[in-house]
Amino acid sequence: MQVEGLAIEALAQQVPTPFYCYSSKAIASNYQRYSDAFAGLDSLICYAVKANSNQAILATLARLGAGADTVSEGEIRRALAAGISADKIVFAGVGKSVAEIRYALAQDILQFNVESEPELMRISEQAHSMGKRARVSIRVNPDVEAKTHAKITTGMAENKFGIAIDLAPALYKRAANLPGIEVSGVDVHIGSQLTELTPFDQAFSKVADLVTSLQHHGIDIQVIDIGGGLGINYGEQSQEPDITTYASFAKAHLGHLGCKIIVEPGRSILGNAGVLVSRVEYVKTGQQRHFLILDAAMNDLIRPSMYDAYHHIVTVTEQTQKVTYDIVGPVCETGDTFAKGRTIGQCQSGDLVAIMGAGAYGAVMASHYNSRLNAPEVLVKDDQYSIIRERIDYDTLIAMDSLPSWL
Ligand SMILES: Cc1ncc(COP(=O)(O)O)c(C=O)c1O
Ligand SMILES: N[C@@H](CCCC[NH3+])C(=O)O
Repeated sequence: MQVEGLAIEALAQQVPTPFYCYSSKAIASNYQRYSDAFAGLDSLICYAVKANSNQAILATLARLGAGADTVSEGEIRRALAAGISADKIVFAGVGKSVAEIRYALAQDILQFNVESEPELMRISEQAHSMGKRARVSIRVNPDVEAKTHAKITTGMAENKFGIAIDLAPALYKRAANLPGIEVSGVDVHIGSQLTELTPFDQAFSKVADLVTSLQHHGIDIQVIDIGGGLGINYGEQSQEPDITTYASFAKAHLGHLGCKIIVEPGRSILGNAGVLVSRVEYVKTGQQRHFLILDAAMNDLIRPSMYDAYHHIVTVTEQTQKVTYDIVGPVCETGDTFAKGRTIGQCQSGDLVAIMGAGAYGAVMASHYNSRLNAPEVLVKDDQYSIIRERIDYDTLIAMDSLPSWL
């Protein structure tokens, strides 16, 4: 198995497993698919930093021209540090603190995606006190069923995100008269890992109606941020959701409104550009099943434990003999399971496996649970590689804590 010009087997002789490995070429080509699909619209691709916020990844995307969708001061700082200019940074999130708002205002970011009325008031007060005007888009919740996992659905009435689309006109009217506020657009994001495209169609149609009505009432809407959420094929479907169809919905509903379109993809840029490489520690034959016990665990990649997410898992060297295993990690939780009853090539202790589709929401969601060291991250370009995040050592791990004076 190769990542660009490098054999994983050879890489694993240099970098101890488990480690994340990303392909620069795959990231660039996924980004290019967005540029191509949205060509013809005045658009900006603001990569969702939360999917993978490594500086090297952000710098790769910055050089391709990407902006950034952020949800915290930390993400804004990461984006700026990687060379994404403030005028390409949007800031969403339901709990923006005063300090975060002031930081974003001081940097003069492109816009705030506002998620509630109290947040709008807070931004107004802070901007006014700093002698600034905050550009805002209100994130509307269109109440459409995203048909994805309940934990990553964001655009239904019961979800904490955005404000009900029916209440938006009144809030826009209010926003237009607030000090320190410049209404710039409308924002929508209905969820993540959407593999059916009709929910986007429905949401964009509702947003188009809203924008038309706001413009009719004299509110100057210049930007429509359509969020992210396009799903990827983790290996259990026959095909990937079609990005051209997705973009065609945006064009059909929103193209004639004279607005700049912002799109915030995360997973669909990074997801299939990365794998988690792991070594088999033990093959254990239990009473009822065979277990493949890896050196990677839920603390490295939590998606299977958290969402019962499917990730394709393959042996790095092709094996003709197939065996059905429960593929698990060493953490002391039954939920530390990557796959149950999965048939893959026969393995022995020391063999390498690759957990596919791990480039997004992998390393960023990792923890040190069970006092495990982090899986390092490696970026490949052609036949070169670079360790873009090191594995810390045990002394550093322990030194993160400090003792109170009374001990
Ligand atoms: C506001 C916002 N924008 C963009 C994204 C990126 O989503 P995805 O990685 O599914 O493209 C998310 C995550 O769901 C989000 O919350
Ligand atoms: N972390 C989630 C997606 C949440 C997207 C962020 N709004 C995942 O791994 O699929």
